[in-house]
Amino acid sequence: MPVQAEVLSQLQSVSDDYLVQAEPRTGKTLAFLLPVLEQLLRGRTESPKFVNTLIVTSNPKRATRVAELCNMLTELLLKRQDCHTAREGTCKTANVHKVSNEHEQDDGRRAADSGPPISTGFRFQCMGSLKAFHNSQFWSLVFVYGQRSILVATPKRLNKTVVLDAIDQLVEEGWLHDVKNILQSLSPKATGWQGISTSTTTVSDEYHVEILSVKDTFTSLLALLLKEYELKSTELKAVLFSPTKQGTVLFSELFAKAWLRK
Ligand SMILES: Nc1ncnc2c1ncn2[C@@H]1O[C@H](COP(=O)(O)OP(=O)(O)OP(=O)(O)O)[C@@H](O)[C@H]1O
Repeated sequence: MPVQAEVLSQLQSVSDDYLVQAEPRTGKTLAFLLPVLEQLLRGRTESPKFVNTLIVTSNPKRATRVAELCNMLTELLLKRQDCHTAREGTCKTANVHKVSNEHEQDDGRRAADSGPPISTGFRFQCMGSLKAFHNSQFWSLVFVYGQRSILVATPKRLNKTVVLDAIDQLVEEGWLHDVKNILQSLSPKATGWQGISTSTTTVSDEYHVEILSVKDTFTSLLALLLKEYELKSTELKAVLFSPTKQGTVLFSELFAKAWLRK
C-alpha cells in the first residue's frame, strides 16, 4: 500500500520518530507494525524483561484488529513470537491470555524455538497491569484502550516504541489527559525511545490569514470556520492550537457560543 511504501522507503532508520497521516483504511496499521516488528526481531530492546512497544488506541475494536494483524504476521515467522492479550479489568499476570490460534495449542514448543512473547489487546484499569507484564518477563506489544479513568505509571525504561494510534481520535474522544499521563510516565525522550503517531485527519487546503490586529482574531477565525462549514458541512473538523491553556479554553468557549448562535 502507498502509505506503507512511503514509510518504509523514507525512514532513515526503523527507530525514527514519524507521523503517518492518511485517509481511513489506507494501511496505516502495517505502516507502524512493520517497523515495530522489525525492531523486535532485530533484538533492539534493552532486555526481554521490558515491555517493548506500547500502542495506545482508544477503542477495543481497533485494538483487536491490530492484535489480529500482528498475530497473522508473527505466525509466518520461523522464530515465532507469541501474542498475548489481557482482558478488561486485569491487574494480574494470571489474567493475561495468549491470543489463541488454531494451531497454537502446544506451548511446549515455545521455550525451545520461539522468541519472547508479544502481548496484545490490553485494557488497563489499574497500574498493576504494565508492572505485571514487566515482572512476567514478557517482551510485549501492548494496547491501551478503554476507560477514561486510566491510570498509567509505566515503569521507567519500559518502552522502546510508543505508538499513538489515531491520535486525532484519541484527542476527540477526550483522551488527551491520559495520553499526557502515559507520556509523562515514560523515561525522557532523550533515552531514545521511538514515537509513532497515526492520524486520519488530512489537511487538503491550507489558508494563510493575515489578521491586522489582535482584536480581530476571533472574528476572522470564525469567518473562516463558517466559510469552511458552508463548503463541508458534514465533515468539518476544527482543531485549535494556542500557545497557552487559557487561550485554548477561551477560544473554545467563544467558538462554541458563536456556533450555537449562528
Ligand atoms: N500491504 C497490504 N496489502 C494488501 N492489503 C493490505 C495491505 N495493508 C493493509 N491492507 C488491507 O487494507 C485494509 C485497511 O488496512 P488498515 O486497517 O491497516 O488501514 P488503516 O489506515 O490502519 O485503517 P483505519 O483508518 O481504520 O485506522 C485492511 O483490510 C488490510 O487488511
